[in-house]
Amino acid sequence: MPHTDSDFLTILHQDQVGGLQLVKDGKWIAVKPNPNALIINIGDLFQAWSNGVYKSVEHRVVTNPKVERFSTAYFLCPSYDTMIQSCRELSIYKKFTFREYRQQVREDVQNLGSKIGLLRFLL
Ligand SMILES: O=C(O)CCC(=O)C(=O)O
Ligand SMILES: [Fe+2]
Repeated sequence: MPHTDSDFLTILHQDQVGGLQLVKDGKWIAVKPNPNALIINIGDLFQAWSNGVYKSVEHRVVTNPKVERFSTAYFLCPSYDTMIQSCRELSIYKKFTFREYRQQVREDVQNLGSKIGLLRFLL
C-alpha cells in the first residue's frame, strides 16, 4: 500500500532481498538493498516542520511471495501533545499536535479507506 509515514523520521534496516520502492519524479523506483546501510525516510511531521521544503517520501513495499524479507523500522515520533509548527512566518500548514494528526489520519483511513495526510492541514 503506497503511503507516507506519519512520523518525523523513519530509520530502516533491510536485508539483501529488497522490495522497498519510492516515488521519484512521478515514477516508482526500487531502493537498492544494502544490509550495511540504513535508509532514512523523512516523515510527514518533518515536511510540516520544514514548511514543505523537505518532502515526506511516498513509498511502498513490493514483496515476492517466494522470498522472505526482513526489514526493521524505527519510527521517530514526538510526544502526542507536541505542537507541530513551521519556523517560517508564512506557514503553508495550520499548526497541529501530533495527537490531532494521528487522529485525523486514523479517521480518514476508517471513513475513506485511505490517508489524506498533510493536505488536510494546508492553510
Ligand atoms: O518494510 C519496509 O521496508 C518499509 C515498511 C514501511 O514503509 C512502514 O512500515 O511504514
Ligand atoms: Fe512507511
